[in-house]
Amino acid sequence: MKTPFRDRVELFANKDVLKDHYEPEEIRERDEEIDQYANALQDVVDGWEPDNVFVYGKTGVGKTAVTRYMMDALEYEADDRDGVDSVTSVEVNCHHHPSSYQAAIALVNELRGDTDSDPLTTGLSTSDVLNALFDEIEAREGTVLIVLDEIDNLDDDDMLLYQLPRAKTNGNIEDSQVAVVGISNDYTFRNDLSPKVQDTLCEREIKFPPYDANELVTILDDRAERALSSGVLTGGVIPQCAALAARDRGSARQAIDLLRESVNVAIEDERETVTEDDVETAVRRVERGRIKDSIKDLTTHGQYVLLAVTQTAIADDTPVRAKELYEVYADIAAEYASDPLSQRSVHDHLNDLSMLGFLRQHDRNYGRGGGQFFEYELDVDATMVQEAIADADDATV
Ligand SMILES: Nc1ncnc2c1ncn2[C@@H]1O[C@H](COP(=O)(O)OP(=O)(O)OP(=O)(O)O)[C@@H](O)[C@H]1O
Repeated sequence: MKTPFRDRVELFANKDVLKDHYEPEEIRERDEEIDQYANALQDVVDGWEPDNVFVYGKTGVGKTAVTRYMMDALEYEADDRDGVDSVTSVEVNCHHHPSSYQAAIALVNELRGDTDSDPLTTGLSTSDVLNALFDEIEAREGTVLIVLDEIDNLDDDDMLLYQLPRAKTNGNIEDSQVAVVGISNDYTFRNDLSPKVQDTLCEREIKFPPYDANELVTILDDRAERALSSGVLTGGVIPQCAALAARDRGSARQAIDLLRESVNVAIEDERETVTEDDVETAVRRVERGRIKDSIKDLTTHGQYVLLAVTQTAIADDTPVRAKELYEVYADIAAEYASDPLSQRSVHDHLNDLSMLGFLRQHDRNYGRGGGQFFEYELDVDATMVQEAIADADDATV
């Protein structure tokens, strides 16, 4: 039988090494941040109650990878030293558990994961869930580090962030100690916390800057060596992936995605080496994937507003004022049999789309009589947006 599958091309030695969830054997180019982290958590291995830590930096700059490495190192070190209490770390991603209540349930269930206890279900009162969490922490009779990744998604209240650091002072736990490690892409989250929570959660702050091209080359060299068969990459591929990612967001994730996608391009072409042309093709694919993912996260009307700017850009009528855009938007909403939102809401959507990197906002000030207003233009490729919205069509629009 003839099937659509290609013969296997042996470019990957271990494809998993280029997947996002892969935990690197070694952390590269983050010595300074690791030192700061070690200083912040030194008290744990010295037998004192640890400080809480707030880690921030843009997406893909190694916050999660370094935190996991630090937690492993801490657990290892505490095991290795005489007279030091055991260390348990537990990680929850607040993107998937966006309220204090949900995050607390997830933490209890993570902690119960390696015991015989049944998982908690929803329907319990907040104080029952919190008490279950204190019980789990107390049962460890040691130091428990609670890692809250993407902590800025905790959108309801500060309950968990207020209660956890005070658990010992308030007598909720006695034989254990607890510290919170909060990780965020968004520094403004810190400033929006109530002063009491800010003081405790941000006792130690560690900033992760974007990577430069040289640092990304080191990270990619390391990954490529483990992921790919030898001789697969031609000379310029890694520097090119590194330079493109450094110029854009300085994200290791973006650089690794580019490398993986470049290899895929060569494999689909049934070639045995990857070239710089493959990187060019990969850039468009990765960008399209990124746009598609972010578009999926927009509300339906957010997508209509983006489509309105896109159509205006294709007609070569951008930068455009919100007022002029409104009619295009209203027509699109009508096409989808949806009542248009108010002008004010469309303004808010334009603002959000600018913050998310879809649009560029220009502040026009024509002085007395001319007025002050914003104009918008597309900051991503129009064709890519159209393709992505067409793909998302079935699911959302
Ligand atoms: N210094 C590094 N050495 C090796 N690999 C790294 C390094 N920094 C990041 N990576 C890899 O890059 C990818 C993204 O890193 P990570 O998830 O830690 O970023 P992040 O800052 O937590 O991003 P986000 O805020 O989006 O979660 C992962 O695959 C990670 O293994």
